[in-house]
Amino acid sequence: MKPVFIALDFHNLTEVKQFMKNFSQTNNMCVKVGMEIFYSEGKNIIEYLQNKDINIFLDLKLYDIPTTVEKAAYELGKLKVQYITVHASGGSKMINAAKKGLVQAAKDYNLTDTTKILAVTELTSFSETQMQQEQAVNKSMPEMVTHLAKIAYQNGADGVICSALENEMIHQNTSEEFLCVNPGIRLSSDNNDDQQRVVNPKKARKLGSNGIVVGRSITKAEKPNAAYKQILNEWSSK
Ligand SMILES: O=c1ccn([C@@H]2O[C@H](COP(=O)(O)O)[C@@H](O)[C@H]2O)c(=O)[nH]1
Repeated sequence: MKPVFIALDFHNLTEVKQFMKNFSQTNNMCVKVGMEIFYSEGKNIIEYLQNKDINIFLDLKLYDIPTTVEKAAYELGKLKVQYITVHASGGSKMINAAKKGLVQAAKDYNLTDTTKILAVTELTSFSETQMQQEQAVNKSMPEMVTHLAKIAYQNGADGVICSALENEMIHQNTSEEFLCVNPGIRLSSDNNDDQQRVVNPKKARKLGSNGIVVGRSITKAEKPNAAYKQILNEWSSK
């Protein structure tokens, strides 16, 4: 099944452990570890989740000169997580460097699976107007996101992070196998919070999503397990 990544946006491991108590079965679950929890707990959070056979998408959004990103990606590759993220706007050389770092880590540590790269296009918290004004971009949002996705595709990324609204255009301009993973997911009854390009799980699936990322709709729900089940149901319904 295509993954639903729960974004573990918590302050510390104690909070994560408390949250995990909501689920009777956690093996093969998919989660996203972001900056907040990784900066707080570092490798501890990775070890805790791997001991539970949970699949990890480590979302640190690397963005720096190519040499630095290559070395950082090498270190992250050693953690044996399934995915990491880089900013596509870091450019072709930077994305290639991230790939090189991950491939080298897999080689040096005899890893059977190389960590995959997802390149962040335009954050789902950005609207088209904000992008055009603040980044001085003269394109529509789908055009700009597809432009960045093509750079990522041509330079070793395995997929992108984008809104589900851009999936079709990206798949048409790259490959059907190129992963479009979508945050900015909300149930119809939810608050959008700081997200601008929002889609519900069912529509994301229809738009060709290869995986969704859901944070607050589950983590802040009164009954997280029920919210997770509702999202899985919507996600898998035709
Ligand atoms: O464009 C992006 C890239 C990453 N994110 C991350 O996804 C989750 C979304 O959380 P919600 O609570 O479901 O809004 C969060 O960890 C972001 O860092 C994103 O939203 N948009």
